[in-house]
Amino acid sequence: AAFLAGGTDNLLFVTDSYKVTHHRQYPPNTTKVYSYFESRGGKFPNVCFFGLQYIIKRWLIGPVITKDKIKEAKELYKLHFGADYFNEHGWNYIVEKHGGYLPIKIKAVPEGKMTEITPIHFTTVNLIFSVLLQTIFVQVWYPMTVATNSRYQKEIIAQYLNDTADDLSGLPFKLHDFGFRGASSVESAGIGGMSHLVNFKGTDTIAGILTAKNYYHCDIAGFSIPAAEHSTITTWGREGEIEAFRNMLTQFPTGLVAVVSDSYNIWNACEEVWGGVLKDLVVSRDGKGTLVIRPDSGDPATVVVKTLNILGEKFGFKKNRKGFKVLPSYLRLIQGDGISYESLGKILEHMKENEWSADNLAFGSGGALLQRLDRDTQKCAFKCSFAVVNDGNEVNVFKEPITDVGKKSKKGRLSLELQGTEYVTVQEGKGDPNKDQLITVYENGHLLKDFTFEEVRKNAEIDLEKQN
Ligand SMILES: O=C1OCCC/C1=C\Nc1ccccc1
Repeated sequence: AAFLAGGTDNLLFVTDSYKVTHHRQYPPNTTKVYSYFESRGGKFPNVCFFGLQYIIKRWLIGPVITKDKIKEAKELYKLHFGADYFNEHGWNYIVEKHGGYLPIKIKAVPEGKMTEITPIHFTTVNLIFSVLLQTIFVQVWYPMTVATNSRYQKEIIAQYLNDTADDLSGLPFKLHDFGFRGASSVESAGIGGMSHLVNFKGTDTIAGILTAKNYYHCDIAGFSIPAAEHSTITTWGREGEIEAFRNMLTQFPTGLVAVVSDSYNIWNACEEVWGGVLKDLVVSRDGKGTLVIRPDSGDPATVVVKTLNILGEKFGFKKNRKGFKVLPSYLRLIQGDGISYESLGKILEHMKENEWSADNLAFGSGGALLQRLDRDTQKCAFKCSFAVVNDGNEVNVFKEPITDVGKKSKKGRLSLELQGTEYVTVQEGKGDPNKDQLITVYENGHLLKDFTFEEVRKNAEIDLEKQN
């Protein structure tokens, strides 16, 4: 029933309608259709390949086709098309000859690996019956694009830590996922939240932790801390903001605690409350925990630096080995408003210009992290490049639209080879099988390579991490 809430557990429905009719459109006696997935370009020059394993485990493992599902599909497609186009015979063959296991082979780039955009990322060999299953393969665009966008933010933050902090130890917690509510569904929050966790360890998107646990063997992929929201402050009344803040410090006397402080006047909150009435309570946290003050409005770069300057005045600061200012360890900031790949560099640069170390600040990101992306962000496409038609005749297949050379597709059987440090796609079956960087992850209903999240994170490490 959980699946049926708007969804299905019948794989034969997880497709674009037109694919249900495609088995009749290939040349006579086409037996195999060989296709590949690629990012043809887009916002980022490289992509972190991630998330295919989720799709495989969610839909393709074991005897996923049954007589009942075929019957159910036949009935619905009869209504949907107003005619009997569904390939009942073909799917019965899968049950009778293959026991419901899918005769599909998938070879892919190892999960977490960064590659240039244009090489292929995975190939699939479908028997003609299963071309309707290709739709879900393309949905790998989402985890891949979230992981890539998150990673490019990690590179920016790592650079500023490298320039202004003593070490990179804070990096895993520098970009916190605030995106659950802004995601399009619990499932997509889970997939996107998990994809962010390939690069970081801070999240409020519980669905992401569960998806990493269920699909990549990770007991706990992300962490969070006690944090206020405006309602837990404003319900005390404007005059009660001080008591609301005091309550946060007493309810959570040790460890990190985050308090959103811009409900009325963040300057007053920092000067007169955190740095005034409650100052001793804040200072007494030293060695026991950290108060994380959260602005949540105004121009981020301006507000962050002005807040740091006020707190520096009130609580003092030290200069680290790189000559940048760091607040006492019991005091930090988190900026969760207006954060994206485009904005976080500006904030860190403004801090650096004002001699504040990146150590002082963490970011939270929601919509930009999990939702403000689409299949065009990295121009992800899935195309056929080879087939076996007319009873065994092997043909290379391609498109080359006169109206858009950018949409030209790759030809023949493909392999991915490392030339130096660069991934290159070798076309038309000319690749050396021993050099193929694609690994067979799935065949005939069985998962042949089961990545752990630890392996994925290792594959996804940025250079600055490898050096340290
Ligand atoms: O503001 C928010 O909106 C969306 C969900 C999370 C959230 C804040 N959480 C948080 C966690 C750790 C430190 C600080 C804040």
